[in-house]
Amino acid sequence: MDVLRQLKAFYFPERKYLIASIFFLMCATALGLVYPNLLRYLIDDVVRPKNFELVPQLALIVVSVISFKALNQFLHGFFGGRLGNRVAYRLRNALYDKLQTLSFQYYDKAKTGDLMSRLTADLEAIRNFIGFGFAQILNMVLMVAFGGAMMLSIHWQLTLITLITIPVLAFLAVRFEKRIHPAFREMRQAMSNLTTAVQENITGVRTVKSFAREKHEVTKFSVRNEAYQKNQIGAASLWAKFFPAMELTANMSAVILLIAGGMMVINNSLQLGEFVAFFSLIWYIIGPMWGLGFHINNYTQFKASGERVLGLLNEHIHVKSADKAIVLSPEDVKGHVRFEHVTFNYPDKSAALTDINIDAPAGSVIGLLGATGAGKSTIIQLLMRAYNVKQGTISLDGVDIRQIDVESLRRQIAPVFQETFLFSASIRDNIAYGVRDVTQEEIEYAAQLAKAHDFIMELPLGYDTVVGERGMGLSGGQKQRIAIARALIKNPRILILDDATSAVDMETEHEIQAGFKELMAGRTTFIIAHRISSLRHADEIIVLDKGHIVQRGTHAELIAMPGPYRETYNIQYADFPAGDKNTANVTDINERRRSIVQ
Ligand SMILES: Nc1ncnc2c1ncn2[C@@H]1O[C@H](COP(=O)(O)OP(=O)(O)OP(=O)(O)O)[C@@H](O)[C@H]1O
Repeated sequence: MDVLRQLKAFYFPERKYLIASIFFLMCATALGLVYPNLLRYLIDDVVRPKNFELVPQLALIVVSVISFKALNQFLHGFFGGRLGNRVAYRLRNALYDKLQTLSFQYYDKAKTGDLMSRLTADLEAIRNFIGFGFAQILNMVLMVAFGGAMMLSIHWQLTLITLITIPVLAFLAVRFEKRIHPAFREMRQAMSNLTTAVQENITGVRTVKSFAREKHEVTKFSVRNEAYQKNQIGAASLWAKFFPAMELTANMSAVILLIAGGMMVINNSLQLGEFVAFFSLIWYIIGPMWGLGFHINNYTQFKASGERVLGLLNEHIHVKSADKAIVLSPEDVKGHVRFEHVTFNYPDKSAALTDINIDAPAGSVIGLLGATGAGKSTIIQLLMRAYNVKQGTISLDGVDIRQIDVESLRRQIAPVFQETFLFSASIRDNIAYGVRDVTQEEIEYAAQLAKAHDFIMELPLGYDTVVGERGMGLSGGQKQRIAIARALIKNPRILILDDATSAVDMETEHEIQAGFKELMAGRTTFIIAHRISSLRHADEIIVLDKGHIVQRGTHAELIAMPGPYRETYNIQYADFPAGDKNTANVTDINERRRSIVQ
């Protein structure tokens, strides 16, 4: 019931459909109760007194009742369907909205397959129950109440004798519910594990095939498949025991009625017509009891699914805008970024950054260098408020970013990540992703700056080329260049290049950077790179090691002092004679490399 209460916001606005669906079902049920009475009338008032002239009239009434009942059943289905689908629609939208607001911290642990199964299979179970199951349970209660009342009005003693098995039926049903609910919960989880395995396998199919791990994947899948099968078999055997037990108990009522009622008819304390009507009415009570298992099944599936859907809806949002957060107006943002004594650790991990201080005046270029895992990307993640800083402060133009509306903060920043994600859409749409109302000229200009225009034009459909899921069909460097164009078109105050040119050759990287210079004049840029050539023009280069800043300064300053920067430089420029190193530029290096290869 708690699940039902918590989902109220989704079905309550559709209550007119709920009421209509219940009303028509009740009408259909009430009309069903006319049959036993017609039967009683037919036997006691028509057949026995031989009033056969009433038969056509009676037949006409039966046809009308049947037709009217069918119409009511249709309307119940119609409104029930509307209700279920509208509730599912609302829930689907709410879940999708929630997925957009959940923070990076949630996605660090989330499993795509599990989320997909919540949005599909679990929603389906909710749709079924809210649309039909709920009305049917109510109908069941009404059938029992109406049928019982009618039986009591005919012969109360016989009613009590006949319905002696009802408490047993109710007991069996409740016991069954207690055991089947955990089974369903496990089944839903097992299903989500299966979906996760399939989803990961399809996403990582290239890795699987390259490492010839198909057999391992098949085994991994069969283990989960077996777990799911076991859950299904467990639930099926519970059903297998429940149904015969229910049927046996329910039929006992019919047997008791035949004995007790038959004796009453023989003793003339009950009319034959009443006895036949009674026999017909008893199914009004036994029938729903029989269906109790089905309804319980429906309800428990709904409950298990509802818990999973609510679990997602109630998920904590780690990063959200404060009340009365400042909404930045782009024309006023200058882009002065400061990190002051920032120390940060990911949940359940040791510090990824310790006492970080950075002052990036508006328009400056900050280079970040360091071994893998040194904390470079974490600095960027914190600036974008992917995670909340608990120790120290990060400010933009003197305002703590925790006081700035998250969306408006992120609108000022355009990141290009090491791993490029492209949507399965046209190249044009991928480039224009972060902006609204953009012209083809602007798209092409950004692509030219990112050195992507030429290769796009060589594709048969040019900017209309639809890239496969995650950019399949393009090379790593081509994907990166599209991602750079996507960032540039946003015209941001702060540009972040997180190893953004790692997949393009040095010459292209140099050309792209020349384009940046033109566009980024007056904007703050953070460049994370492993190549010194990408950073050497930065206003300040920060060298990180295990989350600590170990060196900082300009290229010239850092090269002049012993330390990790000079070591990296020496390794990367090892091909050059000592005198050339300081003057070598990217083109020189490429030419030198080419001559070595030749
Ligand atoms: N989402 C995360 N959850 C938990 N720990 C993380 C997460 N991201 C990074 N870390 C950890 O934080 C530390 C710093 O990682 P970070 O990604 O900032 O390094 P990096 O310098 O950018 O490395 P690379 O050059 O390989 O990208 C590492 O120890 C890493 O394992």
